Amino acid sequence: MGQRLSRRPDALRRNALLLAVMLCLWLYLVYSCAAGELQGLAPLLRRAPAAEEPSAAPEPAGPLSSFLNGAGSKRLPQAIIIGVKKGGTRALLEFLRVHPDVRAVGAEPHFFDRGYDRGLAWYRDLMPRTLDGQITMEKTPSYFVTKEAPARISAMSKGTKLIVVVRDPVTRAISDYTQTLSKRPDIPTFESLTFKNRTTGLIDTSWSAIQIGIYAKHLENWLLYFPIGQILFVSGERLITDPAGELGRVQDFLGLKRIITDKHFYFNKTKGFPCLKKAEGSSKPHCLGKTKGRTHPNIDQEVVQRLREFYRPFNMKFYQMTGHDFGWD
Ligand SMILES: Nc1ncnc2c1ncn2[C@@H]1O[C@H](COP(=O)(O)OS(=O)(=O)O)[C@@H](OP(=O)(O)O)[C@H]1O
Repeated sequence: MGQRLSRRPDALRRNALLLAVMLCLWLYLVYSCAAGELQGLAPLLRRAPAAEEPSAAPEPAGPLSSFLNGAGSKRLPQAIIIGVKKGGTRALLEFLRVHPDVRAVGAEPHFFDRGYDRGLAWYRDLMPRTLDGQITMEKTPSYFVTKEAPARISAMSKGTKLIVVVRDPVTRAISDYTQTLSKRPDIPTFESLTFKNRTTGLIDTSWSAIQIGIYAKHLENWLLYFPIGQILFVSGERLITDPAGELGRVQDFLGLKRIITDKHFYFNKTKGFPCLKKAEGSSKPHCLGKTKGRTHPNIDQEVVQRLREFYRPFNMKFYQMTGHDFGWD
């Protein structure tokens, strides 16, 4: 009896030790996973793919994901997709997020245009946590045409890498108009908004749908603060016809291993666009939503022609500045 009693503390101690070892092992597993060492568990760390027009609120994460995402730290973005509106910026960001070394905010932060007064700490807090070696990114297409944006981004970091997805300015203008029309069906026709005076053929350059497409003019503003080599121009057209090719250029520019390749895409005939075979953090195919790849209204071909003439000299200047012919004519 006395012997049994004296053995009990030993058993207790052994059990406690066993429990401690198991706890340590569990913590080690969690840490290894967070550090990206256990590739198979890595998807648990990642958030669900962003909704196609995400709200400004951070995306919800499961309890395990939230816990694991506690690893790493929030950093200001090292690379930003600054434009252009309706260029294909959402497609580019969604494709890039497949890369294990890219972490991006799903929503458009609009910090350097509308939210600058909130300060850099607010902006940093919007960012996802990243581990060493991962790149933090965001996309806000309106930055490209915001006068103050280049100086503000340069003040954050002169080394920020900038990406601009550009698209034929005429198609871009029609896409922009189609978006507005979907929200306000009673707006005037594209044709009437295009001209200041239809008889003289004078284009209304104060209409934002037209203004945004004068890429050369906006680019001049960026070149006051950033060397051209720090800006990558992605072709919105090629992003549709050869997404892997454009993603290859982007990965090189960001100094990333070329992980996103042809294998990641398939062409969805119903959607009429390339889609991901597996979205980030999921094993399911993923196409962008209904607001990406809308059917455009038919526009009077004479007006389209007039717009082509209008944009031609600006396009030529843009090709010269970027050293790249985008073939829009
Ligand atoms: N893979 C894929 N799937 C769907 N859509 C694609 C894709 N790649 C590029 N695009 C083109 O992206 C256009 C929308 O551009 P943005 O995402 O930059 O628009 S926005 O500024 O964020 O509103 C959108 O314009 P519209 O066709 O006018 O809707 C598409 O043409």
